[in-house]
Amino acid sequence: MSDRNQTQESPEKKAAGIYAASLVKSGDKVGLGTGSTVAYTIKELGRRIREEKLNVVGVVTSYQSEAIAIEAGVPLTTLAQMPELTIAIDGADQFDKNLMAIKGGGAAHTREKIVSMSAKRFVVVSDPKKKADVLSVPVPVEVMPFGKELAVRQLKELGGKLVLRAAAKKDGPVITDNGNFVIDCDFGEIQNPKELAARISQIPGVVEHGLFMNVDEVVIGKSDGSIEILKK
Ligand SMILES: O=C[C@H](O)[C@H](O)[C@H](O)COP(=O)(O)O
Repeated sequence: MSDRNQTQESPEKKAAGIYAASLVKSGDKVGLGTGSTVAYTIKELGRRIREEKLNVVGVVTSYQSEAIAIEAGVPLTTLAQMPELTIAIDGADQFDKNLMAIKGGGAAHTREKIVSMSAKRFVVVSDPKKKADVLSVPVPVEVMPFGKELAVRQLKELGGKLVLRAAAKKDGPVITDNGNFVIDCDFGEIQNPKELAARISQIPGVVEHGLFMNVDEVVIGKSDGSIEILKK
């Protein structure tokens, strides 16, 4: 799971994030993910817009990425105006060799899934620690408050150990950018992520889960500034 309180620079995340910005071409409509890794991408896009006159528009996935994009000078649009994106770039909390990923450590996975699935190409940016043989970090599930009790019961029936995500500087639960709760569901080692994803999606009141099956490539940054690319 990513360290959300990380304030230090990460050379691995920086290498991945900056490389991913080089995949963007003039004219692209770019999905901008959320988190500390893609923050490097957004800032680098801002630099390219200023210095290279790159002509792009972004669609953000959270208030956080909106603020970073505005600060960086990346022009923004919406899916209502640009429903089909050229590329989406985002971080992840864990991924495996089949490029299945778990996202939502920042509670942004619902918008991230909508934006990434609106893009022709979905690139994940990561540090090496997030690669796993088998997915095993808790799966974030965004749930409508009205449906929490039923969702808890049914997620437990699927074998999850559940924690209602608590807010850091507010009493009570995290409230997502969409006004919902997040339940972190620990299923241990997930042998069949596709089946689990389908079963979670059937629960009434579940808005979206953090299992992603649409990653096209993962850019892994290394501490020496180099990168490795995994593709499907
Ligand atoms: O909800 C948040 C996202 O899915 C992030 O992309 C993910 O948690 C990775 O974040 P970071 O790049 O900060 O490790």
